[in-house]
Amino acid sequence: MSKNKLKTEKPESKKPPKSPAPNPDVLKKDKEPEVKVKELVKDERTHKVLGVFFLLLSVYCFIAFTSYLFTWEDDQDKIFHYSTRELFFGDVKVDNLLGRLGAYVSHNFFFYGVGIAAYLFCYFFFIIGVNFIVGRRVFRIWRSIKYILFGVLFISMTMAFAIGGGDFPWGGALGDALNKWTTGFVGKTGTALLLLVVGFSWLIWKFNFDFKWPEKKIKLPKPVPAAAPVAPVMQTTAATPAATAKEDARKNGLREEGGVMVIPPHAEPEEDEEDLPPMQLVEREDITVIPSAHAAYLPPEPAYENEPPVEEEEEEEEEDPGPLLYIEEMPEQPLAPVSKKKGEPVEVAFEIKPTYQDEEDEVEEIAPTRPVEPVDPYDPSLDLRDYKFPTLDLLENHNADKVIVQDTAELEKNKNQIIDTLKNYDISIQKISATVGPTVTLYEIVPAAGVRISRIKNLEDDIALSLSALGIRIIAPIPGKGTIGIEVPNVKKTIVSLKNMLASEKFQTSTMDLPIAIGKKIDNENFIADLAKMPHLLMAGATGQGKSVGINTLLVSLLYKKHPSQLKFVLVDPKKVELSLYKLIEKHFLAKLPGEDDAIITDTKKVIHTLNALCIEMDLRYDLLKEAGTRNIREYNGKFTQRRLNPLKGHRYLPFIVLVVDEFADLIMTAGKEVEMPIARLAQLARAVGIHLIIATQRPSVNIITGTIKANFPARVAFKVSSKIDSRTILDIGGAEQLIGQGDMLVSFNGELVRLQCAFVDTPEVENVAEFIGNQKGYPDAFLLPEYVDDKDPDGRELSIADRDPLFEEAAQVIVTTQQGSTSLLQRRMKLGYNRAGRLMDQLEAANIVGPNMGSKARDVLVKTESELNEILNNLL
Ligand SMILES: Nc1ncnc2c1ncn2[C@@H]1O[C@H](COP(=O)(O)OP(=O)(O)OP(=O)(O)O)[C@@H](O)[C@H]1O
Repeated sequence: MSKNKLKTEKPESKKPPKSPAPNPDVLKKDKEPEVKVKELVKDERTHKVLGVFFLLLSVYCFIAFTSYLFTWEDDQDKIFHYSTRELFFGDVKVDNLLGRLGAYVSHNFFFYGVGIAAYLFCYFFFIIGVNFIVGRRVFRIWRSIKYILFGVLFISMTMAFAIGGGDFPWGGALGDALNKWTTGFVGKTGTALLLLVVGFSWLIWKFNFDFKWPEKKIKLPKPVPAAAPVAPVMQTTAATPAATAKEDARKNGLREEGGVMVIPPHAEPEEDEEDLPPMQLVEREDITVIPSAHAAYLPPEPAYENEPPVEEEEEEEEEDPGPLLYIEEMPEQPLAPVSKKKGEPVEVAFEIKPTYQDEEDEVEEIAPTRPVEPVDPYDPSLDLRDYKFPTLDLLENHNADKVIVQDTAELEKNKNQIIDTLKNYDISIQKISATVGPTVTLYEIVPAAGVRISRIKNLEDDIALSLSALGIRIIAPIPGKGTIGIEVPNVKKTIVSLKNMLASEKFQTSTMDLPIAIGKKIDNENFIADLAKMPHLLMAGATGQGKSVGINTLLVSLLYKKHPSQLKFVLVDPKKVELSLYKLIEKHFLAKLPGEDDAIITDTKKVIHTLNALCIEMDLRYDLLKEAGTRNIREYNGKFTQRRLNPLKGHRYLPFIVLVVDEFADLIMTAGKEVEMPIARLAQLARAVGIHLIIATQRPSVNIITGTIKANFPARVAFKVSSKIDSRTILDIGGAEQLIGQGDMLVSFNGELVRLQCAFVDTPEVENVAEFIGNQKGYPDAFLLPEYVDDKDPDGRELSIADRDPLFEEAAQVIVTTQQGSTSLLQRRMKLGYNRAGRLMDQLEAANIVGPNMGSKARDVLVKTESELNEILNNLL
């Protein structure tokens, strides 16, 4: 308080006695102009005015100079003849476009100055003008002054030397003087050589041409002075240039990969390298060896968003220390995980980037705070680098190679029958054509003029009945064609083999994220779609109509295109038998809950847990995407593989996850909303983070395929269903009840309804593929989904004594004596499986002996002494 008072009182109490009250008028006069000048100088309008002035000056000089080139002879006489005063104030007539001033200025610049190099001054005024007007340094002033000075000296002297001596002052007085002195000093030839040397040196300096001699080793542009921290590099003779260091590194058994020197595995020296001396590490000052982990990792982009202000760079430039070795700054964060398998190359990376500090572009592009070019993109497949994709010979042809030949008699018979039947209903036709597909033949009819299509549509059932064939579907009209289609089943059907579809060029060359070969259209075109774009698939079909084959087709298609690191399946199979074949690929392609023994989920309760775990995974992925500033999994993984995301911050390569539910109706019947809600949530949101759903059901009734589910599954597939209502539920349109089964299907996708024959893959084939993959080295475990803790789950909560694990007390003793709430400790000490140890931990939590689950960290132990524990245990009894 007192201090404050003193402070405020000071000026008032001291001022009066020291100096008399100043005259306000005097004060005003002294201070006001000072403030105004400062403000004026800072005012951006002043800058703009100056900018305009310099630009006009530049234009003025340019016009005057150019005009001088043509008028100099006459004007020069007048300028010599008249005095400056007369020139300015007299009535002298000159030819220069810009009058006497133009002639006078040009003459001085050219004749008494620098000759033709005077144009460089126009450039100088121009860049000053632009910088002032734009308000920031578009052009580097110091750099430009250096170039201009050099240019003025060099051009004026060269001009004077090459074409001087005549009447026109090509090199000006400066050029003549320089030329005179130099020719006197080194002779004409010497001057010519000197000018050539200077000229070429400048060009080399500026453009750094690559002079390559065919057989010679690559040379880096210049030997470089020490500019980087001392670090170990490969043995080499002292002070050799960086390029030689690379050469030596190669001799020492290193090979170069994308600018990175890689030491081949020590365990397996290459035969032809056996005689080479062993690699040694010595210290070299001109090269930094960056541990590959650091060299390869690039920190996230946002770290570089604030670039250093240009002014600072300029100050640095002024020192112009000549060529420097640019050493990459080591990013703080380590890189994406590099697999460290035995025998795998150890990477020792060094970055050598020559740059010149006064090289504008280069300084800007590789200033130390900017990210560097990725050394080596992260390859997620490296963990299973020897993985072999399944081969096509594991699949069967099913005699599908035969060209579909429809019996012409059958075609004729059907055609006549169609015409006759339509006639019965007074419908005459203009034209009829047939397209023979693998299962059905499409007869396309152009009705006679005046026949209303709606009439044919209304008669659909009657016509089908009259044609007396099962599986007739009438499409009236065929969208986009204006014709009417009648699909009639073929007597002889052709199987569409998955093998042929997978062998097709369309599939082999597809760049889709999740390509699925579904089947063949009526015109025998392969229907291959991207599940990632669909983005989910709802599948319905009565029992025995080809649903299971359909699911296998989709799964096998994906297995043929995707590496285990890129794709994981979550398989839900309440029928317990349909998807069990895929158990073999658990360690390659399946995902499961932590602690689960079986990756294929058959139990409803576990399905709920898994679906919720998937929702957690989805949320986690969204967090990662957000943090990485990416919108979808593709962008995210792209950034991750370029090593622009830091794994230590939780970033990881995200494989696609495809959830397959084989019998959805079953789940809804037993678990209702508990299953519907997470499925709906996933269907709504999961596409961007690479989680896609394939949901199949036998009973496509409205209480199973609810509005919420339907709204989020734009792509739907129907095999034959038992009623038109079912067809409407699944496809929003009838027709699926008319299908003939055995893989005959309708796909509603992108607003189109297409009839397909589903590609066929038999169980033994799936077994072959699963075995082929399963026999290869996989990951240590299935892909683990995040743990989901069900609050309503009675397990581990208020437990009755009967529910408590018999090992409960023993576990409590272990935890309290060690004071470590860790599940793995229980597993080790008591030789338990993860599931049981986890359950015990939950029970200990319910009894308030340990705290809640803290993810990867051990739980808190709430009971500190054994006596305290005994008390609790006694109370529990
Ligand atoms: N695309 C197809 N091409 C040829 N035949 C097929 C095709 N799909 C299925 N079939 C035949 O239909 C039979 C039944 O198919 P699938 O087992 O897929 O039926 P489903 O709908 O899954 O039956 P469920 O619901 O009872 O499991 C198969 O054994 C096979 O003979």
